[in-house]
Amino acid sequence: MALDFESAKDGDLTVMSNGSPKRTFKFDVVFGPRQAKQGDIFEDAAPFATSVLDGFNVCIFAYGQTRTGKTFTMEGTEEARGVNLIYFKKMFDIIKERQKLYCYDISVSVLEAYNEQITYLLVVGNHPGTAHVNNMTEVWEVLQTSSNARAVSSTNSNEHSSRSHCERVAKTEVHGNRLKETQNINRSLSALGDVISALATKSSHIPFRNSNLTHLLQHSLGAHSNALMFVQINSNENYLSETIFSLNFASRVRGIELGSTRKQLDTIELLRHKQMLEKVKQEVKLKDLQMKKLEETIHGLESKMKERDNKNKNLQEKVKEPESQLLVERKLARQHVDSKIVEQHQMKHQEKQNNTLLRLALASRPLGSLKNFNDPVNGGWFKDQQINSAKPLTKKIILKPCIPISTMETSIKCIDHAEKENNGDMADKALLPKRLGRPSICMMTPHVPSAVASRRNSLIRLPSIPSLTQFQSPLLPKLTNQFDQKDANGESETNCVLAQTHFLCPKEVRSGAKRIGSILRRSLHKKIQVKSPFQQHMRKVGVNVGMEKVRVSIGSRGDW
Ligand SMILES: Nc1ncnc2c1ncn2[C@@H]1O[C@H](COP(=O)(O)OP(=O)(O)OP(=O)(O)O)[C@@H](O)[C@H]1O
Repeated sequence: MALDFESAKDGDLTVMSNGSPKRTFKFDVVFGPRQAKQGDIFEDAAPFATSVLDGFNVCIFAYGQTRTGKTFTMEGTEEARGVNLIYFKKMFDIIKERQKLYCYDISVSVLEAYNEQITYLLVVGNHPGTAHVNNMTEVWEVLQTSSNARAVSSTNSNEHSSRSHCERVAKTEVHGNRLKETQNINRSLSALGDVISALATKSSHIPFRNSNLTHLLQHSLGAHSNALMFVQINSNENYLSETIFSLNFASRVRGIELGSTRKQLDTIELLRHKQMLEKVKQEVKLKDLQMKKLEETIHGLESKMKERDNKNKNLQEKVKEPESQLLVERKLARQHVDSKIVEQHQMKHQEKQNNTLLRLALASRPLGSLKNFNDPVNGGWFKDQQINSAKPLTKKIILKPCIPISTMETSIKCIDHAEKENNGDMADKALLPKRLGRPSICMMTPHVPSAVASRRNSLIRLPSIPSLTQFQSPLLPKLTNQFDQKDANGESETNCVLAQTHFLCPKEVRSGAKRIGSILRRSLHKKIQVKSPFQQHMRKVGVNVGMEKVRVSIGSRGDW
């Protein structure tokens, strides 16, 4: 019997007996003796490098009798690197391709299952187990260290054989401890065979704990794991039985389905989700930037609002002071206006009194005595006259027409003819037209009689000098309310300031009175506008403040 490697195609390996095929084993790939290089073998192992970087457990192991090339296949030599080194190189290449998306941390552990004992061949510090590697140089150093630590003992078949290899006890002629060692190796391999068989039949119980080796490989041979097994056989016909045993074991392992196809799809889906996650992260980052800009904008607006509020507060504080000043100025302005009005009234009153006194003096002295009018030493008028200020200057006044007036006095009481006729009390009153009109005012020397009233009946001497308060202007009703007073008998008494030298022609009196009334209305009925400094200031800044108006109505309410 022999193996027909020449006709091995598509993973079919046929056992020939006497020139005819006796049994055919089906595998994924069959590499004949001296036909394949290390790189060719690794091509089938390359996809597993991608799987492990996608997060799956991967188990690659070599199975076969001693001296069949397990160590050579997995580790190789310096000139021809084995699967492990090529596998690591493939992983680092993929990591470089994914460095923008992922960050990997690669660590290496080397264990030896010997005599049913697990020994860590790598020692890092005082802790055995794991070495972190970043490149192929570091991986090579780690594997060299573990290789040197391997428990290697000589056997008759292969003095450098590792004890993880399968041996036929009878052929190797081992004894004592070496026999015990060989039995343990076979136990581990048998337990591995049982686990493989249970996985192949999808048994509910997988006996991973029957040996340390299967216990160690539990996560690599379980569900959702990828496993690659190299079966090493010796083409020598002397080892044909061992070769058939290994081929049967490999056939059982090949029948195990770990669901690699579904996991590949999961890997694609995982990548798609990772890409979506990256896209969402970018969008979130963009949104964060926009939010940050909006927050900055809001912060700027808030700052401006605060600044405006502060300005408004400052303006309000500035306005408070002028407002209080305005109130004070209003009071002062009113007081000023009132004082001015009173002052004007007093001045007019004083002027009126002076004029009245002058007229009285002129009227009561003969013409020849005018020279001593203001001479109190040489018999002036005031010296001889007894002034009765308490007695009002009233009583009846008789004005005859066509008598020129010689004074500026404007207080004239007119008596209507009809009223005189209907009223007996007024019989003695002078007949004058109701409306005097514009009086012809001429400044002339007063016609002063040389004697007192006894010589001319038309002139009525004033009984006495009126009090000062009775000569206030009749144009100021409030201040001159003494005028038009009625006596106790209810008779109207006319406060007349006309001197006895006042004589009016009715026509002239009418026109003159009308003219005087017009002039006095315009001059006395005036409006006084007072502008305070604050108002002037507010007008300059564009604020319209109500004008302080003081209207002084001084007008005639009597008949003219
Ligand atoms: N494909 C190969 N090409 C060239 N040399 C090989 C090949 N396979 C194995 N050898 C050589 O055969 C010898 C034995 O191989 P190796 O040590 O790898 O066998 P093994 O299965 O690991 O042995 P053991 O189980 O006893 O450790 C080595 O010298 C190795 O170089």
